[in-house]
Amino acid sequence: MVVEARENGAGVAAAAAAKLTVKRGEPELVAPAEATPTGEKYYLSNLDQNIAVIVQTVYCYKPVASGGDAADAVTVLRDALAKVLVHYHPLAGRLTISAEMKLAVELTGEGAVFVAADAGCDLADVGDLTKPDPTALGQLVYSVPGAKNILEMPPMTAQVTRFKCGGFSLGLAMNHCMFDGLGAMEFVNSWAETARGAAELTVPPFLDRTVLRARDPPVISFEHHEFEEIPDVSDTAALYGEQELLYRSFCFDPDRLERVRALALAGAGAGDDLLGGRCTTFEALSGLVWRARTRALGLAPEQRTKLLFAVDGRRRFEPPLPKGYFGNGIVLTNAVATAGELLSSPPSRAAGLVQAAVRMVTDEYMRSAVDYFEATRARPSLASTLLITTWSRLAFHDADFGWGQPAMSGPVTLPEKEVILFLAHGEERKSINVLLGLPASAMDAFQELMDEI
Ligand SMILES: COc1cc(/C=C/C(=O)SCCNC(=O)CCNC(=O)[C@H](O)C(C)(C)COP(=O)(O)OP(=O)(O)OC[C@H]2O[C@@H](n3cnc4c(N)ncnc43)[C@H](O)[C@@H]2OP(=O)(O)O)ccc1O
Repeated sequence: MVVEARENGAGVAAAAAAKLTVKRGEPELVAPAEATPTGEKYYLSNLDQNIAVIVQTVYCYKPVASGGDAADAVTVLRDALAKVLVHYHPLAGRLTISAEMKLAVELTGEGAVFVAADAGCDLADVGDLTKPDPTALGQLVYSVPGAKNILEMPPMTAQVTRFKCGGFSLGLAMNHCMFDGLGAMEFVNSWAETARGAAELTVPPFLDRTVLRARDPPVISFEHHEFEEIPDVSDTAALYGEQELLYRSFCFDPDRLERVRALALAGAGAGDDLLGGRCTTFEALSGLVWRARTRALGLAPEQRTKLLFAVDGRRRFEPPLPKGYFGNGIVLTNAVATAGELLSSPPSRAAGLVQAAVRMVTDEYMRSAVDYFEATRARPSLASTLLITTWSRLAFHDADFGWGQPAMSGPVTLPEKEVILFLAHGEERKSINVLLGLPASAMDAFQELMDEI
């Protein structure tokens, strides 16, 4: 299946946006239900500093024949939020800059921002959450008006929107510096089980992020190309400037994923492809899309192109991070190749580079990345880069607040034009939806390459 949306509200996106009108009530502050530590600063690690962007997600719940209706959902979710914030109390604080000039949380205890809203349509009119549609879906998430930077935004806002059919949606805007995908999922699922009446959390958060403090003095033992600014010798800036950005989502069902893996393995071992005789779905699919995007954008053979992706470091740290680690336990890893190298070798080369990038992530690599930030305060560069973010194993679909699992859940938008998102899809969530944006002509070329699989 291919779905398409155009920026600036045209096409499918506009159809959904036109139907969806949302009236918000007054935002309120939901503070922790019990006293929590206040008056101090909460330490955020160097892994939290790198990715201080707001991630907006939406979860949609159909009306249920028995049990509470959407009006109850506002009360249930608001009360459960107050209770879960006792455990996750830094989310009730506000971002600030510490004496070491890093992001930290001022433990003010003032609360998360919560808004109840009403939609003038049925949930079915929201459309398809497998593609980003900021115009329509953005109405289901609350952004603080007039906030000029992340210091003026609360770490999280929640909007519960009641639909005419009796269903509701939960829209979240959460700062990535507070948690990564796994941490966010554990928070949402803790909130959901609290709403269902659980007295204790299955996975209580582990709050102390100082376990990821930098070494003194910092030791940089890797090249860390993630920070390298690669010149755009192919002038893709002109292409992006001239053409409309199209978003499409490409579904890979299990059969198609096996074909992608077989392609990656065909010819493996013949040359210097690094692939150790086997590869995972992620490695094969990432290699495929990196190559296809390189070809579709018409990159010059000498253009160096960088692939970045997050690796969950929780079990790779020595010792592993404690269960329930609240903050970012992910590290960006990278592979760099010229367009000519990627396109003139068999697909096994790209998959092999991805595999090598996964294997590079050891305890020493991650400590080196932490120390790199300590020494340089540099942020990863997206110049001439593809950033793959994989949510395919994040169990957001489990978030049951008492109304069953969400009928749909997903991101509101892709954060940057360089980002490709892998999302779980379909029966037993065994398919992967690849979501991306490209200039119109490049998207057509990318589409052709995907049609060949
Ligand atoms: C702030 O509010 C938010 C934030 C967010 C979202 C934020 C983010 O995006 S943070 C980044 C999220 N992504 C990750 O953390 C990536 C996690 N994945 C990894 O780290 C992977 O190891 C990898 C580096 C991507 C590589 O994956 P892969 O090559 O597949 O290797 P393995 O994972 O080792 O798997 C190999 C093999 O094992 C089997 N397997 C492993 N795990 C599972 C599983 N969970 N289920 C089933 N099977 C598994 C499997 O057989 C694999 O082999 P295949 O051949 O089948 O692939 C969002 C929302 C907010 O509000």
